[in-house]
Amino acid sequence: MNDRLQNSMTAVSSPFKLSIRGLYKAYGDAVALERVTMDVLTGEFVTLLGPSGSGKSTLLQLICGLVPPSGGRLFIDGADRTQASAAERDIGVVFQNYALFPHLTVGENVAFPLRIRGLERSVILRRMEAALGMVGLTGYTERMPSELSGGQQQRVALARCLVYQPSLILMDESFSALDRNRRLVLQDEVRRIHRETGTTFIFVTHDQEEAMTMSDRICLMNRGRVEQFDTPRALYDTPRTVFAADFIGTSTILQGVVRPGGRLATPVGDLPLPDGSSVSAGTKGALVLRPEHLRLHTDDETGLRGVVEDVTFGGAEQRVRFRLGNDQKIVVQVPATLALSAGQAATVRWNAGDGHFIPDQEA
Ligand SMILES: Nc1ncnc2c1ncn2[C@@H]1O[C@H](COP(=O)(O)OP(=O)(O)OP(=O)(O)O)[C@@H](O)[C@H]1O
Repeated sequence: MNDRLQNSMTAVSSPFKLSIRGLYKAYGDAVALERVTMDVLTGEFVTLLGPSGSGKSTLLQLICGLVPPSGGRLFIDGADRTQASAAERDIGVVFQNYALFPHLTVGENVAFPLRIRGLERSVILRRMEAALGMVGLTGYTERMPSELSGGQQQRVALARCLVYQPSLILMDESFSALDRNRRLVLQDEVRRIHRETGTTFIFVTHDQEEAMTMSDRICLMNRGRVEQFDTPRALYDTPRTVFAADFIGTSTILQGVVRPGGRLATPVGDLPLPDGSSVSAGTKGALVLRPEHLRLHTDDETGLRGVVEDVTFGGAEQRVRFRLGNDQKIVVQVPATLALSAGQAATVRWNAGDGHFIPDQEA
């Protein structure tokens, strides 16, 4: 059986839009991306999240074929596309710097991918208008890019991508230049477009809130590796590493060692292990507590004692930075009705069994 036939047969059976096997990239001695293996389901919204330099853009560039890998393989719809050029992959890409053609109108920009594909004029017009409608820019056809706000330019860039109906769209830090309100509106719109079109999206951001609200799954990256690839809830509730616990949401991380009898010896005292953690005595690791697990009491001596450092108003709830005896800082969320001030002594408690235990990983 020839390769093409084999590929097209696998394509029919694959539930994955994208499969990556041991893909890596080195620039000379510097490894930008360690061997990555992952699968993205057809129709999924996946976000690559991580700090600066963690390899997000490198992975995206390898997926869209702008940069050749140093090793590994990449499959689209089950077919090996490792050697395919960017054009052959038929992936839509929206970059951070909108990259619109400044001398073309909005309509001409959006129509461009169809013009180079040689489609009929009436079809181009209809699809261009539909794409602009989808991103909320009906009536903007004759405007020049310079007459648009940053958010509108980003919408045009997205419309120019949607217009040729790629089945996979990559977006790299697309909203990072926008103010918060515009960002939120565009996040909603992209989610709606994702729902309506069923297109697979791979989105890159270093903003964990953006990743949490938008994604079906998040691929958390750190130093060129995939730290954890999971749903937002699983990343929040059951982070597999201290890095993940720290990067996603606010957490109190208490390092310690499990004692015979099953309590965790930490610098702030012996603490109960979370429910369901089956770890043997001598295991080192970290107890992760989220602000909503913790309760602050000003009229009761039971619990860990400390001092309120700082109170931030946040609507119905206030966030309290709290310092324990050994200088361990924690963040607690309390109702806005609880009167608290900096310097006040208090105790903090949580339900025995709450939280999540992360055993130390072998390096
Ligand atoms: N063309 C290149 N030549 C050499 N090193 C590179 C090149 N591109 C990226 N790198 C290195 O690879 C690593 C990963 O970079 P990458 O741009 O993928 O990270 P990132 O997570 O996208 O970061 P950011 O959020 O800052 O864009 C970095 O250490 C970077 O310096």
